[in-house]
Parts: sequence; C-alpha cells; structure tokens
Amino acid sequence: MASYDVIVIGSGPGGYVCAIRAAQLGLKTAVVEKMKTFGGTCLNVGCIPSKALLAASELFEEVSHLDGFGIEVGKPTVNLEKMLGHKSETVDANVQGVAYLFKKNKITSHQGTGRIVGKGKVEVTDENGKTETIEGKNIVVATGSDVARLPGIEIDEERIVSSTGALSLNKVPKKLLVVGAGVIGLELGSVWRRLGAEVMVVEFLDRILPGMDNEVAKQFQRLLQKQGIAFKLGSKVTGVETKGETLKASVEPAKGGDAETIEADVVLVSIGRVPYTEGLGLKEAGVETDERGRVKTDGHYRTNVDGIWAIGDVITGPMLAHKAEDEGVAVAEIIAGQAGHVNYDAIPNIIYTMPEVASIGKTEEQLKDAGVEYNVGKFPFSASGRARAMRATDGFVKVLADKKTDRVLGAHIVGPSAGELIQEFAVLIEFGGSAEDLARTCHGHPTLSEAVREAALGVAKRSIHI
Ligand SMILES: NC(=O)c1ccc[n+]([C@@H]2O[C@H](COP(=O)([O-])OP(=O)(O)OC[C@H]3O[C@@H](n4cnc5c(N)ncnc54)[C@H](O)[C@@H]3O)[C@@H](O)[C@H]2O)c1
Repeated sequence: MASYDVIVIGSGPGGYVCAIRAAQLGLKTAVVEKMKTFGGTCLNVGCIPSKALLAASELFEEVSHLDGFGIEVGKPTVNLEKMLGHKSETVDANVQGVAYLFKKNKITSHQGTGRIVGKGKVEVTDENGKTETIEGKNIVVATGSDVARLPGIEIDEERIVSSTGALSLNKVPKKLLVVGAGVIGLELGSVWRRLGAEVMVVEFLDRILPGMDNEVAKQFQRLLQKQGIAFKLGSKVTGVETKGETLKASVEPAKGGDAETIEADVVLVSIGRVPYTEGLGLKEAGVETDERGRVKTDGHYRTNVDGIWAIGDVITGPMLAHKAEDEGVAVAEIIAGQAGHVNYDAIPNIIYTMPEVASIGKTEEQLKDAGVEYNVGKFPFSASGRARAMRATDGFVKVLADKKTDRVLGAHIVGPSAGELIQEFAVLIEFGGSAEDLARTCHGHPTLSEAVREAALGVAKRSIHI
C-alpha cells in the first residue's frame, strides 16, 4: 500500500497549494482528485474561466465605446465560439500548470474519489469503479464547496444554470434572470449584459452584496444600473416553469405578498455555496461538522480526529481561493512542525466587474456595531489625473482608521483596478500600519494608486487634490 506523510483530498487552490508547500518542506505528499484535471472549481469552472470571459466581454464593451478617445472602429461583433475558446485555452494552461508543479515537486496524484476508511487510510475510487487504498500520517480535507440549490428549481446547466453552466452558454441569452446579487451573480450578470443580454437580478435582501460596505454597495448598484442591469431587491424566486421555449420564474416579495412572473431564456442560480463533503466518510471517521455542514477545526486546521485536518471552503470563513491557498500553506507548515498562520483581518475580497470592487478589513457598519471609533478618508477617482486620462472616473477609495491610534482597520474601493489597489492595504494591515504610514509613502505619478494615498491623507483631512 502506497504510504505518505500527507494525503491531500482535493486539488483546488487550497489543496494544490497545500501539497506543494508540504512537498517543499520534505513531506512525502499525495493528492487525491476526482476531476480529470487539477485545480478544482476555481481553475476549471470558477475564478479562472470567469476572468477569461470578464476580460473578453470587458474589451468588447470598451471597443464599443472608444469614440471619447478619438478612435473610430465601427460596431464590433461577438464570436462567442472563439470567446469560449479563449476561456478554454486559459483554463487548460492553468490546469496543466498545476500538473507541472506536482511533477516538479514530486507529488503523487491519485485520480478518483477519496473516502476516509480508517485511521490514516483513504480509499480512492476511479471512474471505472476500481479502488485502491493509500495510507497517510496526515489527511488534509480540501474538498471545497458546491453550488447552493433552491428547493424545487432544478439546475440543468443549460437553461437553469449555476456559475458552471453560465460560463458555457452557447449563445447570448436574450433575457437572463439572475437569482442572488452576490459576487457570482454580479460578475456573470455583467459578462452576459456586456455581450448583449437583458439582465435582471433578483435579490432576497434589500441591498446587493451583503457583507460589503454599504456605501460601496449602493454606489456600485447605481453603476451597474447605468450599465443596464436591472435589480429587484427584497424579492425571492420561488419556482421556475420550464415548459415551453421561455422560462417563467415566479418572483415574490421576500416579506410575503403577490407573486409576479418574470420571463427569461436563462436563469442563473447564484445564491451562495455549501461545503462539499459528500461521500468523504467524515461521519464514519468521527469528524465533527457544524450546523452548516462545515468541518469543525480548532483554529489551526485540526479536526477533532487526530491526523485529519481541513482547509478552505469546507471550513469556516470566506469562500475565497486565496484564503484557501493561505490555509493550505499554513496547515502544511503546522504539519511540518512550523508555526503556520493566516491573518484573517487581511484577506481581500474582490469583485471583478467594471469597475472592480475591492474590500479588506472592517466595514463602517462593522465598526459601528463593535463601538469602535474611527476616522474616514475618501478620495474619488474623478479627481485622479490618471483615471481621467483613462476615462475611468467612476468610484472612490475609502479608508477607515482607528480614531485613537490611526491604525488602518478597513479599506473599500470601487473603481478601476480596485482589485490591484486593495493589495496596498493588505500589506499595510498585515504590518499593522497607520493611515499616516500610507499617506507619507511616495506614490508614483500619475498612477491610480495616488487615489489610495489621497484617501489615506483624507483620514487627517489633508488630501491635496480635493
Ligand atoms: N471574485 C470572487 O472572489 C468570487 C467570485 C465568485 C464566487 N466567489 C465566492 O463564491 C461563493 C458563492 O458566490 P455567490 O455569488 O453564489 O454567493 P454570495 O454569498 O456572494 O451571494 C449570494 C446572494 O444571494 C442572495 N440570496 C440567497 N438566497 C436567495 C434567494 N432565495 N433569492 C434571492 N436571493 C437570494 C444572498 O442574499 C446573497 O446576496 C461566495 O462565497 C463568493 O465569495 C468569489
């Protein structure tokens, strides 16, 4: 029986990074993966393909509006097949990259579905039903998450789709109904809107992007509306009739009331994700899960069963690839006897729309609820020379700093390259920096990052360019 120091179940961003780090630390490492390619949801049917389509549809949108720059190109058209080809090429390159890294780091892969069958034992069943059992001193559960489903609404990935199907539609829908105004709904709703679909987003709550800073969410909603995305807040989809060419969704006010029918060609269900532990044998192994099906850990990725660890979407915390990656590194280091650690106050959250939205640390609402006194510094991109030159002046940078210590507690950006700019705050927060530290740091001119510095200056009411 093949025997390892570490068996990682799942090769998504959490699992594959964990395996590489474990191998770097000299641990004999194996990965069990049931998909044909490595990389999990993120690389195969999530982050990476969606960014390929976001990039392509963004270019299409930009090319359609170049007049302001003095460029006249005529009306561009979409070749969806080629665009989907670009997506597939991007995915292939990424998943092959992981396979190469496994080889380079001498990580053994076992293709099939993993199931814990006893202390340190994992049974792997391949697609033909053939089983093999492997042995490991440590088992890391990195099985990720699956789409949350709406009762009575069956996802067929053709007309009623999850993010997976929404990344592979073979024609631009005339009408797309998105259920849930979270990250997936807004990113993929944007893709198809730009490519020509009429998009309506139905959201249960009375705001979009729950958990994001309220001011950011409000401004972002206005920007999306300007782009032609319609919202129906405080509403829920209770059923979708699939008979006939057009889907008929029943939509009711969340607080009760009369239902209305909304017609669509495609319905995207994006109401969140749930931890994926099906068939893993956790219960039989005695591993505890919480009321939401997440594997319980002790804060250092140890489950209640000796030798079984868990990271990523399958445990508590934001379901983000980079959070899983950092946990993968941390757990490998802990297994190797080092002090692996993740700073949960410094995890950025990014929505890859146009403009992008990015956030890190606390929101104003969270600080108010916790009774923390804070100062706010804010700077609009409309006052940035670089943003004006790019004709990308929508949005702002907002910095929240502790009133007494000036330590930066949170930052929120709507605007061009927000996902890159937020990283400045990630470094700052990681090092316990203050708004003044950032404000005194020289920023290149003319860059969008000057808006970050100006917002930090704004904390002490001394922004220069506003
Ligand atoms: N850019 C990124 O980082 C990125 C991209 C895609 C996905 N993800 C992650 O994947 C996960 C899933 O994304 P998601 O967008 O599906 O979930 P989400 O949790 O971001 O948003 C789900 C939304 O659906 C709403 N909702 C729930 N039930 C509803 C109902 N019955 N009717 C109408 N609205 C309803 C919620 O209030 C919420 O606004 C998230 O954890 C997200 O962070 C991240």
